[in-house]
Amino acid sequence: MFEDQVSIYLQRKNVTLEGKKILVGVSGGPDSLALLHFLWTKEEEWKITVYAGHVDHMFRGEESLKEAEFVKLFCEERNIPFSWERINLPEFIKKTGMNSQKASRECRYSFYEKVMRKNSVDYLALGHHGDDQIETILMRLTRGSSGKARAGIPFIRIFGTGEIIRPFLCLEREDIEEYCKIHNLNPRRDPSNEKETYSRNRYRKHVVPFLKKENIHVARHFQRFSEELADDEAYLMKQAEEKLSFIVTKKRKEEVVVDINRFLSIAIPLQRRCIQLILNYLYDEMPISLSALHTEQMMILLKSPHSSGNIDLPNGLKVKKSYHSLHFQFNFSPTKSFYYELSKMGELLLPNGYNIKVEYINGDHHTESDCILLDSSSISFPLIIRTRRDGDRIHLKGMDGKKKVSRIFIDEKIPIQKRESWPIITDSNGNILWIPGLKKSIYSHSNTNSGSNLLITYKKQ
Ligand SMILES: Nc1ncnc2c1ncn2[C@@H]1O[C@H](COP(=O)(O)OP(=O)(O)OP(=O)(O)O)[C@@H](O)[C@H]1O
Repeated sequence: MFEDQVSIYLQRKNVTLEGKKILVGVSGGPDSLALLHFLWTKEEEWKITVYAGHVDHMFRGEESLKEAEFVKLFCEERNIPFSWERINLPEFIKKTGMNSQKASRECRYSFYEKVMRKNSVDYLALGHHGDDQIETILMRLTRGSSGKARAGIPFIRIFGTGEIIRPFLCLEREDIEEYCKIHNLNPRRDPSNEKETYSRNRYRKHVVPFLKKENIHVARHFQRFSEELADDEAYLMKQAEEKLSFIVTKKRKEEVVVDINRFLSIAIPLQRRCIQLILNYLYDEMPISLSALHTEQMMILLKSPHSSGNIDLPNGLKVKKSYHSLHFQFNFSPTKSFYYELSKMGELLLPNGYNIKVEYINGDHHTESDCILLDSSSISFPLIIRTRRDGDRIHLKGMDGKKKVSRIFIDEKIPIQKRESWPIITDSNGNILWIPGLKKSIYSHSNTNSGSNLLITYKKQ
């Protein structure tokens, strides 16, 4: 029954796994463990190769390490290639300012991507199921999400060297628990799943059981709703994209201007989506969560009989109405940028509250991420400590050629406000020596140098 349901679901979704390499993201909990076990039992019949990947977020100390060891053993017993990574999540959260859920997700996905690339994996399979779908849709609607976010968890999406699939979306939590029991899987139980401080757990405990009592097919209905909404959304977004060049009169990196009369001449569902497309473009890869409320505010402004008005959006994006135009523009505070010169040893307190200390030392020093060791004889003074500029590039250690600093900020998930005040240290010729806390350049020494070295430290005051 269980097996048939999954096979039929995959067929209906036009996904053929034959001959494919599949990486399963395994937490050690019932859903992903059942998924790993299920796909492993299908290896021969479906001609697939299964890999397992686990991330230890180091959040619950020894407990999380035990989970990793449990998954490792489970894989060893079945000859499933296993990859894992320990990630210092508290450290990552401190650096990015993300909340813990988002941070652990970011870390997991970058790990999956690495493993997929290493093994040329076609599919990343995750253990989300029908109950997760109900919870996600309801949570997002309640929170005021817009666009395709309301369709919940997609069955398939492009990711890494292939695609993410969720073969268990057609199942319910009870089906999976039953499967674990039949196959004696003894999954690990995450105690945080019980905590009512997490909103998902409240939906799981109070809302989903109520809906299931109202209608035993609720999960199937939510899944169908999700798929139909995702299709409608994709179609409307495409239509909106085609209208965009008609309504936008100016489009630059940090500025967009809309012709209001043209905007109002298109269908309302496309108007909303055009606003979304413009915001996506402007916010680019910034970690911003916009709600349907923001779009609604803009719709009101556009339709109002007043010839002017303003809206302030996250990260300093200003929307200004002026007669027949609507201007979207970022308004970064100029006080955030800085420029200092340090001609010799000394200390400097930066506007972001961090302290830069430059000193000479002789011989060894163990370098952490908050300090760098440079060969003082090959550095031209004064050192310059400044905020980023367009076109900044750094020659990273162990890399051919230079990498754009703006790309590093994106890859490291540094929020846009922090990027504006993040220090960059260069020599007097403009060579970037260090992006403190993020990346060291080829000018950095390893720790066993004799002679006169320059040690720069970057620490919170
Ligand atoms: N630490 C982890 N390492 C690797 N993959 C993970 C990890 N945590 C979660 N995943 C993957 O992401 C999916 C969804 O994560 P979520 O935290 O919602 O899990 P869950 O509902 O508790 O499921 P499970 O019963 O598998 O723990 C999991 O089913 C699994 O495929």
